Amino acid sequence: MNSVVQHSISKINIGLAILNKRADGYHAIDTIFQSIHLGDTIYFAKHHSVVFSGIAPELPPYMNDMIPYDESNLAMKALRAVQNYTGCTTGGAIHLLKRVPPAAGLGGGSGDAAAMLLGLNTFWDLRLTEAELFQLAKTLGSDVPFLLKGGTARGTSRGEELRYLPTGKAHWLLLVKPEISVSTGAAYNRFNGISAFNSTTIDAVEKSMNDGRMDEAMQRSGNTFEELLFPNNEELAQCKAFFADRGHTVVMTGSGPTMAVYLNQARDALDLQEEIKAAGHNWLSLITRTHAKEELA
Ligand SMILES: C[C@](O)(CO)[C@H](O)COP(=O)(O)OP(=O)(O)OC[C@H]1O[C@@H](n2ccc(N)nc2=O)[C@H](O)[C@@H]1O
Ligand SMILES: Nc1ncnc2c1ncn2[C@@H]1O[C@H](COP(=O)(O)OP(=O)(O)OP(=O)(O)O)[C@@H](O)[C@H]1O
Repeated sequence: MNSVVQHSISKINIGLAILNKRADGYHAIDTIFQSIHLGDTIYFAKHHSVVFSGIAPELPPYMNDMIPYDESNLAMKALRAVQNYTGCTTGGAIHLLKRVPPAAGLGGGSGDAAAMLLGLNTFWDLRLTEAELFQLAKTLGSDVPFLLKGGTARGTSRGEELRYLPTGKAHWLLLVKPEISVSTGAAYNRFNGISAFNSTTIDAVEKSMNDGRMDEAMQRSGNTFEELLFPNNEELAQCKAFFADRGHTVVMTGSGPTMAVYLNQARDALDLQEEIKAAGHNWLSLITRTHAKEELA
């Protein structure tokens, strides 16, 4: 192919129970993944060697400073994994346009890794099967397998074991990220074996999702990371309460700190953005939508 454009997706977790710490250092979790439209774009163009660059013009400077456009970028790690697996020596000028806030609990870097796998498969005409892509994805991170396809799925083990659920209609969300960035590893390390949430919590979420009631699913959910992070981050609890106090259903996604606020209609987001501004909070907010069944590949 002369050129390829590959869009990535990101996710929210509707409920996340950390169950226990495993012998390999990872944590066994139980979660419901829901993919959302917010995503990055990777551009591939012919070039004699591999060159990689990136840019994030829509993100604030402090977030830009966090994103490396070098070998440590998860997208580049995905490219190296593909080269190792296939032995492919073709080049490419690859450019990553970032829109997903980093270290936000949205699986931004993981989505780029998944998009790199998919994009290279087309660009280099590798003909890797879905199973091969899934295996490669697993080696890159716990969230990467889900972000290959998206939709709605229950994730267990370290999050890579997926049972797909029916995806319903699209729902509008306002994603709100306080200026706190959370390292996933450090957040997991706070777990001391105790949580109010377990697989029964996630069973209830799954039931509501299967009934097509995402609002109810969010209300029934719980996230162990809220228990781990809120006591030391007053602003996080404050951020969640800001929306709950206004009658909105809100959950923290992944290891945080982003809050996903359920909206009955898209224009409610504009009112909320005005209120955030009026209250003097420097929270980044982005309007997005969950994927609907017919929008999935
Ligand atoms: C918080 C979530 O985003 C929820 O979907 C994921 O569990 C995190 O997935 P991820 O960012 O793809 O995580 P990885 O790149 O696999 O691991 C990052 C760090 O989190 C820890 N980690 C991750 C997943 C997991 N189930 N248990 C863990 O303890 C790992 O030890 C590692 O230090
Ligand atoms: N392509 C990438 N995009 C963003 N950050 C990246 C990327 N590659 C590596 N990183 C590094 O990974 C860190 C975590 O960013 P990422 O967006 O993956 O977090 P996250 O959305 O919280 O992930 P998760 O929800 O999977 O835990 C960043 O602070 C950055 O240093």
